[in-house]
Amino acid sequence: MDISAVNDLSYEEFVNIFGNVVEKCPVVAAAVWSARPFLSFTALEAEIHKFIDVLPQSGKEGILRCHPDLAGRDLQRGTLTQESRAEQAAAGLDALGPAEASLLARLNREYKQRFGFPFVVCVRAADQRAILRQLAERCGNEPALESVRGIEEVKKICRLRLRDIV
Ligand SMILES: NC(=O)N[C@H]1NC(=O)NC1=O
Repeated sequence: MDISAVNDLSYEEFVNIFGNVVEKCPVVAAAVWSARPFLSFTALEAEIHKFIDVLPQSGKEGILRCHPDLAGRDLQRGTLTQESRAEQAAAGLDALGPAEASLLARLNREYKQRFGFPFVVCVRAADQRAILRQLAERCGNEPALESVRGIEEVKKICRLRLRDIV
């Protein structure tokens, strides 16, 4: 779809198509539709960033909390969104050995206990080892820094999901 086709979408169509570019946060697409016409892919992405960046801290943490755990319960139960399922599979997270699976589960738990939101990383650009290393490192960050890191990753995930569509 090119940008002029995007600009022709009704808000219902737009939210249907772009509603999960930020995981389980269709309100982002519903809000940025008002900023049409978008001059380019970059302009569309910039509107999404603008929406996220002006949220209060609780809103940013809310976005992070809409993300499923990596290799967590949703993956096991088959209840991930289509996008997340494909991303986690591409990174091999659906085929972890028992040692990696239990390490990831333990670190995910520690991370959530410390920060109050789940560990979010753009897994399409990473492999199992890089993900585990980043999770272990980021567990030691200060909470204020870590919510900023998480939102940066949300934006990377969003860019790749947008690229799949536009
Ligand atoms: N928790 C987390 O990072 N989830 C995700 N990352 C990603 O690339 N897709 C996701 O669903």
